[in-house]
Amino acid sequence: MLEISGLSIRYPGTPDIVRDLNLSLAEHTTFALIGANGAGKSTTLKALAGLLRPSAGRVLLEGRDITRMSAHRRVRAGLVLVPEGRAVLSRMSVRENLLLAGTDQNGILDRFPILTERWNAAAGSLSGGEQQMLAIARGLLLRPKVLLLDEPSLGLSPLMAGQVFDLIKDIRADGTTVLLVEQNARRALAVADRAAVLELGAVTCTGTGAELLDDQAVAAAYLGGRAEADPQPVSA
Ligand SMILES: Nc1ncnc2c1ncn2[C@@H]1O[C@H](COP(=O)(O)OP(=O)(O)OP(=O)(O)O)[C@@H](O)[C@H]1O
Repeated sequence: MLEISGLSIRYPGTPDIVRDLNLSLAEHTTFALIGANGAGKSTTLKALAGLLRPSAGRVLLEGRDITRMSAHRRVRAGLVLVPEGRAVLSRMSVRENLLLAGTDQNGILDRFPILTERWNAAAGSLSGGEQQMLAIARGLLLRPKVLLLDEPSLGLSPLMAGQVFDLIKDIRADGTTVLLVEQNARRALAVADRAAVLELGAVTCTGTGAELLDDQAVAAAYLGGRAEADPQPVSA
C-alpha cells in the first residue's frame, strides 16, 4: 500500500534529520514507528503528508509515485495525516469541525458516540481524549487508504489512551492501513502488525509488533526495561 525507499528528509538549513528510510506498509495493516524524542518520527510523517520535501528517496502509494505530489493532492489520493496536537478548530462545534472534512459521515460516526453526544459543543471545550477522537474522526471522513497518526495518545489518561488504541484496532479492522507514531511504545507495538525503531533519524530495528515487544534491547530502551516475554516474578 505504501512503499518508502531511501527517504532522507531535512529542514531548511539542517543536515538530513531522517536518513535512508525504507519502510513497507502492507494493505490493511498497522505499522508502528517508535523512538525517542527527536528521533525524526514526526518529521517522517510530515514528509509523507507532503509538508516537507525529501532530499532523497521516493514514496509509492499503491504503486504510484507520490514523492513530489502536493499535500492536498495526497489527501485526495488517500494519504491523510492526523497531526500531533490534534489541531481541532477550538471555537467551532464538533459538527462544524467534521463538516470541514466531509459531508458523507455514513458509517464513520457510529464509531464515535463520544462525539455525537457533544455534537454542538465547541471543540475547545472537549477533553484531550475527546479532541483526539474528533481529530481522528475528521481524518477518517477524508476516506483515507493510509492514515498517518502522530502521537495520538500524547497527554491522555491511561483510560483514554486505551480507548484511542482500541479505536486504532477498529480502524485497521475496517480495512484502513495505519502508520502510527507513538511514544507509548508498549501499547503501540501491541496493536501493530509490523514496527520499526527510529534512532537519530535511522531505522535500527524492524519486526512484527510482537517481535519488538519481546526484544531485550527494545525493552531496555523503550519499554521500561522489561520485555513482554520475561517471566513474571513469582510472589511467595
Ligand atoms: N522546523 C524544524 N526546523 C529544524 N529542525 C527541526 C524542525 N522540526 C524538527 N526539527 C528537528 O528534527 C529532529 C527530529 O524531530 P521530530 O519532531 O521529527 O522528532 P520526533 O521523533 O517526532 O520526536 P517528538 O516525539 O519529540 O516529536 C529534532 O532534532 C528537531 O529538533
